[in-house]
Amino acid sequence: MEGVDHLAHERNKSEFDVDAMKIVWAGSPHAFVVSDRISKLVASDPGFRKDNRSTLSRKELFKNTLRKAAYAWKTIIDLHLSEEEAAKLRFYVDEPAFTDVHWGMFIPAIKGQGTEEQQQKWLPLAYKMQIIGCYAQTELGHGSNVQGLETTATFDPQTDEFIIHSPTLTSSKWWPGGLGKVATHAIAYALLIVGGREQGVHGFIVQLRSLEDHSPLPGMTVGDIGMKFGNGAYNAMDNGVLRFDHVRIPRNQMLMRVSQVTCEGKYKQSDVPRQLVYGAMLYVRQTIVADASCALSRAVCIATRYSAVRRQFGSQNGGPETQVIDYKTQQSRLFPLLASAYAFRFVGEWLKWLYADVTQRLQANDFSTLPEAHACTAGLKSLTTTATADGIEECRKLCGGHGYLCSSGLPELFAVYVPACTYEGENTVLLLQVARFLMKTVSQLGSSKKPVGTIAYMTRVEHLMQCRCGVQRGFAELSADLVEAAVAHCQLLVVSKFIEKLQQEIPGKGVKQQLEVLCNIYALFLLHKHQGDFLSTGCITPKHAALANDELRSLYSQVRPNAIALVDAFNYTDHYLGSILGCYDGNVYPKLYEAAWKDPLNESVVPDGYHQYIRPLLKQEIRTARL
Ligand SMILES: CCCCCCCCCCCCCCCCCC(=O)SCCNC(=O)CCNC(=O)[C@H](O)C(C)(C)COP(=O)(O)OP(=O)(O)OC[C@H]1O[C@@H](n2cnc3c(N)ncnc32)[C@H](O)[C@@H]1OP(=O)(O)O
Ligand SMILES: Cc1cc2nc3c(=O)[nH]c(=O)nc-3n(C[C@H](O)[C@H](O)[C@H](O)COP(=O)(O)OP(=O)(O)OC[C@H]3O[C@@H](n4cnc5c(N)ncnc54)[C@H](O)[C@@H]3O)c2cc1C
Repeated sequence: MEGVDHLAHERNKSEFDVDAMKIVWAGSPHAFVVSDRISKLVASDPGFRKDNRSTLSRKELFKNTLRKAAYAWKTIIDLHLSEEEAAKLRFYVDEPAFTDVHWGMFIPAIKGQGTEEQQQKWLPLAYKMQIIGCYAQTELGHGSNVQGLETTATFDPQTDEFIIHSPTLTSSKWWPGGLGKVATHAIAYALLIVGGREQGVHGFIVQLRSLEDHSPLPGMTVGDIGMKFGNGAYNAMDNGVLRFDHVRIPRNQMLMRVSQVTCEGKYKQSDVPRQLVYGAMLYVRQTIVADASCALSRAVCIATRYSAVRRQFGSQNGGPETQVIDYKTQQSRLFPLLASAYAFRFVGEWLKWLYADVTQRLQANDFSTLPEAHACTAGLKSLTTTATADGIEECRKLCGGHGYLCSSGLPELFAVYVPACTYEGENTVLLLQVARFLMKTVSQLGSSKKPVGTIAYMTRVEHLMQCRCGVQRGFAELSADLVEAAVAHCQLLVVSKFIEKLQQEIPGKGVKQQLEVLCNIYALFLLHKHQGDFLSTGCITPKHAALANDELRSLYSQVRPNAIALVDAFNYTDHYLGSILGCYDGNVYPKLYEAAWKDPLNESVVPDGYHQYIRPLLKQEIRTARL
């Protein structure tokens, strides 16, 4: 029935002020108003329709993405949207596109690594989209090992230029989003060679394509790297391949905040640490953590609403069957994910603060917190993306068979999301960075350098001081264990930031109580999942483990009446969710039935190919049977 809210009885059960929770989720009343307005604007504009995405061919999909990006830009200009509103609009358009990398990496790289002069020249062009940029770091042969990149940038003092060159097949740039077909410029990373000496990897602004007819400039071979995982999904993005054949660029197109090359061919290093070359990655990893809560909450919203609609077994005297959300097994899989979505939201908020703080310090030439910021962004990026990718897949399973339909929204969400475990730092490689930071801290425990901030707790763990290991080749040999320690450290961060959030004043009837329940679920679920580690290290007793499990069951019962309201608090439009199973009114079955008939395969009753393949087959069978 059109217009009836099939989940109204669920919404009536809730014990807290959903509108107040929406503000907590958004981060502030202002953020809520902006997000609410822009999401509705996108949802109501047919120009941003996306329900046919999975049926388009790659070429159609790509062209449609170009159209949407141009239309989004026109909307931003016509409505005079602020930077914040424009970012929200791109978010709710919900399609991977070259614009993500232009705004998310190209511009931040120039801001972080460019001199003031370079910023003044390039940023206005980029802000107006008069140039479109990509971030060309990874090569066919090397992604994680940035120092292993093979592209060279050799300074030629005669012409005051750099010669950018790809000396081997494996030095071809490979993967950069937007590079394949769209970008006019790249920040290309290359090994700097000055006066015959190698000076490490640096970033260079390189024009790729003509601003008149979009043809590649001389010396560039550029194209798309081909289809990626999942139909639709990330294939809207033109990840590219690029080879340089002795391409010349002016000297002032090397990003020179960290180090400079003079016209005489002298290499000079500023006071700022070399690690700032990696600054753009710090920024993007922080935004990826914030995005993890969006992707996970989206999947959880779909699975929770559908679990309240779906009924299987348990009918008493001809009455309705049991809602699957009432099964304890369903709750024990779903509610920890709901709690994780909130936990990641709050740790993402905190990380944003940490990033703003370190940026401010860097501007004042205070580099003391950079290692900690690197460890936090790298570790939390790894932890939250792994948990979110796994969580989306679990939500698909929680929706049974219908979760496998594209119209559930979950297959595409998974396909789009899962590369987050690889890009911007492969997740295990990033955990090794955290482990290295932790080991460095442990090795300094006896010294006058006291650990502060997120590692201050280490001074309280006395046995760390006595830690000695007899294994040869220490770090490498124990790296699998060290990665586990890094995960545990990051989990501690997530839990402690959730607890800190609860120490703040949180207005709204019952809001704080709901968040306390979710926080306890998050922490106790971890304890339950890793009880073997806790028991074997003597941190808890078997009695504690049993108590934690009992408590979890009780917490799930407390969440149950509030589950639908807790996902309503994400304030997602049906357009953004892109899921029949997760639609707000819960009217799932008629919508699923209707959608099936819209599939291109159902355009004719007898399929194309019948006369060519099915009929001859059937006739042959008849003949065989008669013989
Ligand atoms: C349903 C539809 C839905 C639609 C949704 C639509 C939205 C979706 C769209 C999403 C778009 C997202 C776009 C994604 C773009 C991906 C872009 C990339 O991947 S770009 C490519 C990304 N590529 C990668 O991420 C590559 C990963 N690899 C790396 O980052 C590095 O090579 C390394 C860190 C692993 C090693 O570094 P290396 O130098 O070899 O070795 P060392 O270990 O010796 O480190 C030396 C010192 O540096 C320190 N330090 C290190 N890093 C940092 C840092 N960032 N800062 C500060 N410091 C740092 C480190 O601590 C150490 O310090 P110390 O101990 O000496 O004091
Ligand atoms: C969708 C997508 C978009 C991308 N966009 C961009 C972009 O815009 N710009 C760009 O420059 N790049 C981009 N990339 C590339 C991406 O950043 C790299 O793929 C990523 O950094 C991983 O590097 P890799 O491919 O070299 O993996 P590898 O390092 O080859 O990983 C392979 C395996 O080796 C393991 N491994 C590697 N090193 C170690 C080690 N030291 N110790 C233990 N194990 C190790 C890893 O854990 C992994 O299991 C993108 C990638 C994808 C998938």
